[in-house]
Amino acid sequence: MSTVLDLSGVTVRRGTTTILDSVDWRVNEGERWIVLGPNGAGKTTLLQIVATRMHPTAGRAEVLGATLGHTDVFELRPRVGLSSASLADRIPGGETVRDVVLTAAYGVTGRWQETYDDVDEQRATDLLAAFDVAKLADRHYGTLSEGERKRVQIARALMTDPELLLLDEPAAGLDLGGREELLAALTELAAEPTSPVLVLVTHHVEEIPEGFTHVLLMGRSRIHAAGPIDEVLTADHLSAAFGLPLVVAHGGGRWLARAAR
Ligand SMILES: Nc1ncnc2c1ncn2[C@@H]1O[C@H](COP(=O)(O)OP(=O)(O)OP(=O)(O)O)[C@@H](O)[C@H]1O
Repeated sequence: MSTVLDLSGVTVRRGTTTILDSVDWRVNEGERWIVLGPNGAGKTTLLQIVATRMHPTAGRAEVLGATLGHTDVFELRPRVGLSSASLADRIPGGETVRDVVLTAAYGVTGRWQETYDDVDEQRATDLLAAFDVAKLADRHYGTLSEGERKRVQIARALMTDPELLLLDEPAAGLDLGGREELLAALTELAAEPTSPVLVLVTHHVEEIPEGFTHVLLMGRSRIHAAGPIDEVLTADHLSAAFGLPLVVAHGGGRWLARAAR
């Protein structure tokens, strides 16, 4: 089984603040990971490292076999799909939905004078269909609902056929219907053997789609526990990481957590 991510002693400091403290994490081909933890734990910073957008202050981060600091990140980035709020903010509202997905082939967020092959056009069309937004292809991105935008963002992140797909809080801001539609799409993605390795960041166990296999549970700037989902999503681990007594339930492939009474 080949290693997709291998982090060893990864530390990120800004001024006197240690945002990540000696993080070790290994992800193998075929795995689907959840990164879970409270506000400010360092989840987004960790994702920035594995997305090759940030280098560690200390330690070693290997992404798809390349060590950050010793590789051309611009060659590596098309192999890593990323969907995050900060990337989404850069998408022009006047861009058509089709072009939002298509322009990922060049790693840009606004169509200018690039030319696209038929195969690119077809892939964008197929991805929009896979995320049930094909009928919106000619609409302006700025006119979509938040749930529709989230599905377009994930379709965009898959445009370069990445080996690793990173999703930073994909269900944030969605209503119940929007969340469930998104989770259904992610459940399908997780079940597909040809899908990339998936890493999904969330605060909520209720937002974990079926089919995810592993969890990295973060406490403040450190890993609290990491491993197979059944071993990590226990009341003891979650209570310690979130700092309050919690009970956890699991059924129908989904998870639920609430304060213990
Ligand atoms: N450039 C920076 N300088 C100083 N502190 C920073 C910097 N960037 C992030 N932090 C701090 O590091 C901590 C971790 O931030 P990060 O965004 O990675 O956490 P998170 O787990 O994703 O949080 P949330 O769930 O609230 O989005 C936070 O306390 C944040 O304020």
